Amino acid sequence: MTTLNGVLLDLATIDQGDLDLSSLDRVCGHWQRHAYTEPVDTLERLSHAQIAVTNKVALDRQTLTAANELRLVCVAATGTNNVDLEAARELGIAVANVARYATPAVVQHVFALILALTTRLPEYQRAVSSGAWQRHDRFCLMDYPIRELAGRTLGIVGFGELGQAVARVAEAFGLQVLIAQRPGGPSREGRLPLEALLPQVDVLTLHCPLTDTTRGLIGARELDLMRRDALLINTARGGIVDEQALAEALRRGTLGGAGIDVLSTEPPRGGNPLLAPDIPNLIVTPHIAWASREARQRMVDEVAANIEAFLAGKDRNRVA
Ligand SMILES: NC(=O)c1ccc[n+]([C@@H]2O[C@H](COP(=O)([O-])OP(=O)(O)OC[C@H]3O[C@@H](n4cnc5c(N)ncnc54)[C@H](O)[C@@H]3O)[C@@H](O)[C@H]2O)c1
Ligand SMILES: O=C(O)[C@H](O)CO
Repeated sequence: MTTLNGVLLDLATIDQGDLDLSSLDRVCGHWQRHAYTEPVDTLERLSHAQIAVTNKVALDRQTLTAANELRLVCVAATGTNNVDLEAARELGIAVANVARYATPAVVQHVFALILALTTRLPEYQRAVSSGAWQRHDRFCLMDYPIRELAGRTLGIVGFGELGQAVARVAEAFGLQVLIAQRPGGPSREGRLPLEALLPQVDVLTLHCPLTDTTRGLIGARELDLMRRDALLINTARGGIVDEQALAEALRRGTLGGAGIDVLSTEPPRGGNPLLAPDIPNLIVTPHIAWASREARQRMVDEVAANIEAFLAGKDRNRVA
């Protein structure tokens, strides 16, 4: 039995009391469990820990530098933008993320958003709940134009685990798939620079990480390049999109709609341009694309496997 101390900084963002946490108990002798950790408490909670598990608690350079005993940070997510990876590398603190745990959940969420927007589900649901259908003089109320996906084009930015899984389902819907070339990355056959891809797509879906390069990747200029009836789907990270520019494009009608699962600040306590009630054809969900029970259980078991590998001196899902 190991004598390492572990700290779970934001367990309530992972477990709703519905998960089996025994894999974590097997790999670390002593866990300090916290439902949430506010920034003011982070350092104190890390002070005696050799292993920290964080979903969204930010671990910046200052915090990592002061956490003298820390040897391993396990990010309980694929996105690692809440941890200063460069600082961790310099300080010799290993960081591991969880890859591929949420693919079915995220893919179904991406298509839930695309399908809801193309079939105008929110508007038709409101028409029924407000009594508009009941008052109608014909059998079918069709006030909102419905479109088909078959024969249209889907653009994907970020062709990793999630981008590729979305592409497979897209093909089953009869969508043609175009892939954005990674700036500065190797040019590959069939991939297009973003600015060449944008005017060609009916739906653009984002699956790249949030990094210094992708922050603000989809701004006013990129939105202007898109078709007036195109849809933007963002289940990646809020900071990849200029939210003010997106709100304006939807209001002006220069973009057809958007399905957004992630915002630049979460929770959006200080408000967000995309939460204004007057924006048409916009669906915002509270960062839940990943959150099926099955995916959360896989995540816990993957975090445990990362810790076990680290203790055995092996690299597993290491990002720093
Ligand atoms: N909303 C959610 O619940 C949820 C769940 C899981 C993951 N995510 C987000 O989705 C992201 C992607 O997850 P994944 O599992 O597919 O990761 P991944 O690492 O398998 O794939 C990311 C891909 O993006 C590419 N990329 C990076 N920068 C790019 C750029 N500028 N242009 C084009 N491509 C670029 C990379 O080369 C890689 O192929 C995560 O980083 C995370 O932020 C969100
Ligand atoms: O990156 C991820 O795994 C999801 O956004 C959940 O945190």
